[in-house]
Amino acid sequence: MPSIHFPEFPADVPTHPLLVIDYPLLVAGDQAEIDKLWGAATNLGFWYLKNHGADDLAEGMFQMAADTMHLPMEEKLKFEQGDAGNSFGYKAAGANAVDATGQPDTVEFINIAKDDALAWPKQARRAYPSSVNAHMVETVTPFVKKSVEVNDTVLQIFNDRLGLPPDALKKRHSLAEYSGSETRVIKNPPSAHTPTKIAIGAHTDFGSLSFLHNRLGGLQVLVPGSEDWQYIKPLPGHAICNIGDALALFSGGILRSNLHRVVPPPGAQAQQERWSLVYFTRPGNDVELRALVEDSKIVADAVARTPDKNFETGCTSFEWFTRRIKNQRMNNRTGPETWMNSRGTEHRVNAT
Ligand SMILES: O=C(O)CCC(=O)C(=O)O
Ligand SMILES: [Fe+2]
Repeated sequence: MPSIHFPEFPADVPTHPLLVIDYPLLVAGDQAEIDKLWGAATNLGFWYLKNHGADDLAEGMFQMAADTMHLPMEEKLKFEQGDAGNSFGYKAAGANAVDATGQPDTVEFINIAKDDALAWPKQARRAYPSSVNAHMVETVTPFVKKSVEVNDTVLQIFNDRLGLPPDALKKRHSLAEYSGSETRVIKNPPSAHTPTKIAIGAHTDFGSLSFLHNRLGGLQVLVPGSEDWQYIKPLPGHAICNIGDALALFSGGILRSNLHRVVPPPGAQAQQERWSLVYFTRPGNDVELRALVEDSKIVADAVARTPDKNFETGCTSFEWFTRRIKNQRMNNRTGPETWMNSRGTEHRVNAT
């Protein structure tokens, strides 16, 4: 079970500050809070979210994941995500590369499709370990529903600020359409003796919005204009939210999908297991990933201002997502080109 009391994030380790957004103020349509969110979303693409109401469900998710990770490896591997680019299920430590040289990752995680959480007790996409099923009604499905509510609130705000027709983003994230949306709990083993090992390599998130809950440090961002990775400090009761590739593409680059990675937690925190929880909102499988230039003058102008950038991917959300996952897998690796094929909207050649 993840421990409740952790060593403090060390005071002498530099961190990158994020704006703090108050969720109930967003729900109430508070203009100053919406402006603050817009600033965060268009600059770094990361912000803290407080008073979101998901903390108790997040604790339940960590318990579900602890039960899952305690299962014998043989049992967990029955639910492995496989090498075809499918994300749902279990991923063992070392199954993904963290850089172009093919160093393996150190995290194991369990991914549960929103389609399965919402269809339960029917199976939509795949089967899960008994430990997931046992927590579905009390925890997993309510956590997914709560996360959908939070992320849909933010999506609607972006929709309006981008000058899109009222349902433009909503219809691209329909709950009724199968998608790559999923919840993930990640476990990284204590890393005091492996301080240089990267847990999750540099990446942008694949989808639209990520709603992240972590307790220990380790998450780092590559701030635009800087060459140094900087820690984001976890704050109790605050989720960390960020934008993924799909929103960066839909918005013609106005919304930022920023590079981030996970390294061993700093200081005494490195002696602990690191657990983190995410809900990823991703567009429906058949949604085309491209700038919504016909729907919004604001987006069309943004695309016109950045002719060097390509916002026409020529692929669907499903294809984008499958390519990125498949090419991270060590089993699919032929060389550095496999890593390059796993990259998203923002890629810096030397970023590892
Ligand atoms: O564990 C974290 O803090 C971040 C995880 C993450 O970036 C991801 O799973 O995409
Ligand atoms: Fe991420």
